[in-house]
Amino acid sequence: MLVNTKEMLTQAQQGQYAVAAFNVYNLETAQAAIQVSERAGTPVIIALGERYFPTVDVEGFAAMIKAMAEKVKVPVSLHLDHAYEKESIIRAIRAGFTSVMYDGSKYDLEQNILFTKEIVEIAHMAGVSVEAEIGSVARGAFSDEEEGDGTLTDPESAKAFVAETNVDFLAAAIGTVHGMYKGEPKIDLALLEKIREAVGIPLVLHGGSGTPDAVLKKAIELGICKVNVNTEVSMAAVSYLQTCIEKQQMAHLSTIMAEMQQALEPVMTKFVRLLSKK
Ligand SMILES: O=C(O)C[C@@H](O)[C@H](O)C(=O)COP(=O)(O)O
Ligand SMILES: [Zn+2]
Repeated sequence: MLVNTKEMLTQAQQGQYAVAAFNVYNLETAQAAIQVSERAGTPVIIALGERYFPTVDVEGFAAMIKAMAEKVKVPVSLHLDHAYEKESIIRAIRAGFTSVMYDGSKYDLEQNILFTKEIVEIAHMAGVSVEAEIGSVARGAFSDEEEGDGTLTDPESAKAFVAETNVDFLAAAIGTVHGMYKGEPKIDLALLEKIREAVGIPLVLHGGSGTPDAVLKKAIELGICKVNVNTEVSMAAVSYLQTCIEKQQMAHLSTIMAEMQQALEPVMTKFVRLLSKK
């Protein structure tokens, strides 16, 4: 069943676990995310980034996820990831997304508050929950996400931001990166603890890929309730496709797509198990 992401994350916060938010691009990635979660008995967030709007039938995509969600027992939510434009957010809300991320991280605190507040008012009127970001997540390897400058989240600013915007969950920049780490990950868990104490709402970790398991577990103990995962899943799928090309087999597309889906399921399963276990 399709549920509001806030409900899902409030339960995660109370139960001290996190929900995986998988970025999906097509039928196979969405099916894999929902099927591995159903098998593991864990809730799941299906995320679509605003930057894919030009090439995706957003309304058709939302209807597809809603139909898939109705067939499983685990809660599924549909999330708009990293949106910068109000128009995209309104489009997602109309299409039936159950949460949206407004990414105003490139603005100064005052402007970010102003823009985020407006989005929260619009989304809440429609019963849709909102994620926002302060500080900025840098980009590592194999990601095509926008480059962030890596500024860490200041707990006092986070406190003011949450109080003023009434946002439902907050992406905290604590040193994780979008994509794979180029060197040793330097993740500031002490800072995460301070942010959690300052804000009280569920926190989101962007840049799940490549983040060491032990760090993820500790981050969940310290308030992370949603972990975004993209690059590791993409790498598993692309690596399968590369192997197909190298073998130079003229396989049918239906076989390739089914096998690609199977190839990314172990990565997704690793995350859902890791995040849901205490
Ligand atoms: O790349 C995208 O379009 C979405 C990602 O930014 C997502 O929000 C995320 O944080 C995933 O991080 P990754 O697993 O390190 O790619
Ligand atoms: Zn992200």
